[in-house]
Amino acid sequence: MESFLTLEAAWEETMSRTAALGTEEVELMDAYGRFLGKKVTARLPFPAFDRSALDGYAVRAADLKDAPVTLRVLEEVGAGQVPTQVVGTGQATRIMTGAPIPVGADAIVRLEVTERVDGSHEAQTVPHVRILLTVAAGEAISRQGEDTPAGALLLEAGCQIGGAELAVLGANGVDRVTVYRRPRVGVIVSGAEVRPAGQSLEAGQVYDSNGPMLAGLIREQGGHPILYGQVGDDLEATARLVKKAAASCDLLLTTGGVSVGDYDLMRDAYVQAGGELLFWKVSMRPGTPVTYARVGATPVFGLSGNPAAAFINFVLLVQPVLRKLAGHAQPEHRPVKAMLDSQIDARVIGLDRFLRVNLIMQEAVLTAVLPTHSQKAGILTTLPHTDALLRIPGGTSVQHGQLVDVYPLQRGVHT
Ligand SMILES: Nc1nc2c(c(=O)[nH]1)N[C@H]1C(S)=C(S)[C@@H](COP(=O)(O)OP(=O)(O)OC[C@H]3O[C@@H](n4cnc5c(N)ncnc54)[C@H](O)[C@@H]3O)O[C@H]1N2
Ligand code: MOO
Repeated sequence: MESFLTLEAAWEETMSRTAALGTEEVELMDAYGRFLGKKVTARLPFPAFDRSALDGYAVRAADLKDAPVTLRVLEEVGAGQVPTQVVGTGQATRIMTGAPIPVGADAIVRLEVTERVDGSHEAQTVPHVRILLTVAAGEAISRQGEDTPAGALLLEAGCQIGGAELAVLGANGVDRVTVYRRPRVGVIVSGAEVRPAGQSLEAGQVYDSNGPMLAGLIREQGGHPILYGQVGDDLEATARLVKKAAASCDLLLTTGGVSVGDYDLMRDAYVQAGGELLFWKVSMRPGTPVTYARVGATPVFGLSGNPAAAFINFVLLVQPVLRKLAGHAQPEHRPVKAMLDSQIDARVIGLDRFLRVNLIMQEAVLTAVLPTHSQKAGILTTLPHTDALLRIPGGTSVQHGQLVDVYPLQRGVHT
């Protein structure tokens, strides 16, 4: 009877051997997609000064209690300008959105409820405004520090920097950011039948889909892919390339050659490259023959050659390791419960099965829908439409309407 490591044991083995890489400082605009290396606190209060939230007039609210009233206009203050006059009783300052509040004023009246006064004798020389409605004190004033006071925690270490985080950093005038180093992830594709795009195919050959797929998946998880091309079924050449790639990468992935066929030499190649085999075969289908080793200090995953199996190996096993190396605060998978819309029997295989599913909301319930297409490990056109992997524990069957664990795919696009 063959023995298979549980997925949980494989996570324990791989994650306990993984630590975040070191940090480096980059310019704000180069921080996109990276993971913050240390927490960022506010240098300044935000907003930095009391400012108007509307175009209108800065007034003393008490002056308006018998509105309509007419006030004398002292000056006009735009955003970026500084008021020079104190607003006294019976006075107002014309103000624009974002401009600092003049001393003496305690509310802003929106322009739409005011009328310029130019009929009276005095108004021909000194501008006046008629305010039609009352306002409460504090109306339309954004207070200094109301978003964040100086010293407040803005972003935690380990958060991924996207547009929202860049806004927070930008508002604080942060120009350089400490981020985790981007993991260098090597990819070696094996198989004498595998050809790169652009060449013509001979009988029995296939185009390489694993290399491009892994390059994309690595980038989606914040890594920097390094493609070492393709090796045939030659032990010496494979071992040499594995050794060379492992020496200059933080993580190495190979595809193919991990099953029991005559040409499945990847495990031997790791050993010949000086590596140590840590596990082979995990209780997961597709992707059962996945292999984990160390060559020097570099972790190496031997993924299945079958494209969908390699995809599922990557998502379930490589992704958490890559995210941990990249500094992600929450690298592990967090499965969610979904209701199953069909009946599936996995008892016969005894291994945990992972099915590509769509997630939809059905009567306010998250529901896993099984596409009609085949779930075979060599079928790959379903991948772009897959929302999540549904897990059926080995030896069980799941019924229509039952709650099941699904692992949503994390498909952020990064450069
Ligand atoms: N007797 C047994 N045979 C197989 C077993 C088994 O337990 N006993 N396991 C099967 C399972 S499950 C899988 S998965 C595959 C895994 O095989 P390998 O990881 O060794 O992969 P290969 O044999 O090299 O290739 C499998 C398949 O995928 C195609 N391929 C490979 N690389 C690429 C690539 N870069 N781009 C596109 N397609 C690729 C390759 O041509 C094969 O068709 O083993 C089963 N057999
Ligand atoms: O485990 Mo294999 O990946 O089923 O096809």
